[in-house]
Amino acid sequence: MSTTTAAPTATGVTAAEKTGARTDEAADLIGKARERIDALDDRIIGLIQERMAVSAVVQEARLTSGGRRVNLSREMEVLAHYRDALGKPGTALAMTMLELCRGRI
Ligand SMILES: C=C(O[C@@H]1C=C(C(=O)O)C=C[C@H]1O)C(=O)O
Repeated sequence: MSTTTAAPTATGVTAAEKTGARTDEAADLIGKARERIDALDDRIIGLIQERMAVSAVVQEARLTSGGRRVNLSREMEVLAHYRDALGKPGTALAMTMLELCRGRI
């Protein structure tokens, strides 16, 4: 196991400080994995924005037809879908996503 060199990066921060790792190997692995995480987060944010746009189309159509913005029975299905896939935290995630898509109720 090698230890990290203390040489700061271009930003003046050492790899150990940036990643919390104690070896160069671990700092390198963490740096690469974080790049993948950042790319995944960009995709997830893009998908959420796409979902918000599709949800807005549904809500507008329902409002224009004389209905209400919110449909609670459908929201229960969405919540159950996330809970089944991700467990209890999935429900909280879905509730946040529904708030993003239709605002607070
Ligand atoms: C998009 C709809 O409208 C609203 C938004 C929902 C959503 O973003 O998933 C779900 C139910 C409704 O409160 C829908 O009814 O499908």
